[in-house]
Amino acid sequence: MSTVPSITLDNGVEIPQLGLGVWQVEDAIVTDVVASAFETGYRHIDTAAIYGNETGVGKAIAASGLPRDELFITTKLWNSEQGYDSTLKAFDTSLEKLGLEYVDLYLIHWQSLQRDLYVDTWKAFEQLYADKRVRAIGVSNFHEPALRRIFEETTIRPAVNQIELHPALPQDELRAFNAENDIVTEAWSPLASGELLANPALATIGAKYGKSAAQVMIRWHLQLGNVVIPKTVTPSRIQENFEVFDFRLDNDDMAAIADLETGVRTGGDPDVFG
Ligand SMILES: NC(=O)C1=CN([C@@H]2O[C@H](COP(=O)(O)OP(=O)(O)OC[C@H]3O[C@@H](n4cnc5c(N)ncnc54)[C@H](OP(=O)(O)O)[C@@H]3O)[C@@H](O)[C@H]2O)C=CC1
Ligand SMILES: O=C1CO[C@H](CO)[C@@H](O)[C@@H]1O
Repeated sequence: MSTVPSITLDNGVEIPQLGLGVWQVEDAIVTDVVASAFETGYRHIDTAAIYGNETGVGKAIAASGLPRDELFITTKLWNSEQGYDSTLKAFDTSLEKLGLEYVDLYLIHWQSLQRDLYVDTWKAFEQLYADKRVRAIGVSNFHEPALRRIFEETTIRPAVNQIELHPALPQDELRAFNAENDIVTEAWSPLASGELLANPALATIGAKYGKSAAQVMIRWHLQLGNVVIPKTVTPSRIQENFEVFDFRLDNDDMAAIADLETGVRTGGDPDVFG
């Protein structure tokens, strides 16, 4: 079984660089999917309150028998719950559904500019961190101006910014800004939600190593230093997406993948959505 490398967050907490995303995995089946991932060797699961499957994820954790400190569990605060008090309440609900005493990473799901509550929300995150109910706090779908406001008006900097990122949307500028500020970049929809799986350039690169387009994309993320959380409900793909530690893309491969940039998003634009 491969050992997944980890990245050290700015507070010293280690995050496994590869995890399983569980958006659009129904609560009724997520328990089996997460169990299959644990069996394969995954220890990092990315869920969110809005995914409606924290209960099922919690069941898989409880049934796994794995030591809690070997797992890395992320969940996220949904937009409608932003604000200081509602954040603390929503966190309690997530923790109860997951059946956990703490989560490893709690994220503000979207900057939600229209609500303009993210600074108050972040202060509640700081409280949860001080109370040791989360090992690390971060954001998702935040652009530079909102990050700068957090830096200026609060005490703790986000450890992670989880953003849409894949070969069509490599996010070079935001990745660089994150890195300059010791924020780890986590890639959501790392396979472009499935849209790049039939890309011929990725297939050609994969053929050199006996790997699939999905494996090439996951490897690209790992080599860029992203945390990557591909989603699949299919056991053979759970395994396939884990077999990415026995090859290395060369500079020509990385350049060919850089050519796939189109700037097209599969999800919402953080400056508009949320
Ligand atoms: N913070 C945020 O706002 C967001 C966070 N996310 C997070 O990112 C995770 C991943 O993003 P997501 O949008 O789900 O999409 P991904 O980019 O991970 O792609 C998932 C799709 O690719 C398919 N797939 C996965 N592996 C393979 C493979 N080896 N071969 C062929 N097909 C494959 C899956 O099919 P199948 O399942 O049928 O096997 C599914 O259709 C989410 O689950 C969630 O945790 C996602 C969106 C927004
Ligand atoms: O993580 C995500 C997937 O689900 C949500 C919608 O239901 C998205 O908004 C979000 O970005």
